[in-house]
Amino acid sequence: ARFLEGNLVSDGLKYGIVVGRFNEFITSKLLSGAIDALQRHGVQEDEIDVAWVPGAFEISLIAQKMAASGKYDAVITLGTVIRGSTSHYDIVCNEVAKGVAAINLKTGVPVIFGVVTTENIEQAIERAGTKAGNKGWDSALAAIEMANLGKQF
Ligand SMILES: O=c1[nH]c(NC[C@H](O)[C@H](O)[C@H](O)CO)c([N+](=O)[O-])c(=O)[nH]1
Repeated sequence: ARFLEGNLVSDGLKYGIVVGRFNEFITSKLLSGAIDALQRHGVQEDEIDVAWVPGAFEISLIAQKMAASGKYDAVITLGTVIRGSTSHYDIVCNEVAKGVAAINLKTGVPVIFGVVTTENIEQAIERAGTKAGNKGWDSALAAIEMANLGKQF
């Protein structure tokens, strides 16, 4: 059997990052974690574009524009939706997840879902560089792997 796998070496690959400003205390940490992961795997400064949007709901549109531009080998979406402070939590989360998933299939460009969705602020902090790691870092590694894997088909 032939096993196909994307490695974690980024050579000449370009990345777009869309990050929501809502809960910026958390999302800024996700962004720095993602950029750190990319750069420590060989990605150059000029191979990363970052776009800020007001909140998670706006992520899909800009992720779509980035993916459709053909300029990026992968797009990383970052945001934080906290149920405690979101009356329409399920709607926002579901729409963002559905929107991001659809862009993958529509454009063929890997678009990584790095939107933290938690019950409370504590859990969000845990996923932004404390005891549950950094979801931005994890999303960046998924982007490198998917960009490399995609080139094998
Ligand atoms: O990114 C978020 N956006 C949120 N709302 C804003 C939304 O993403 C849009 O920016 C807004 O509805 C304007 O379109 C949130 N809450 O409502 O709490 C949230 O927790 N996280």
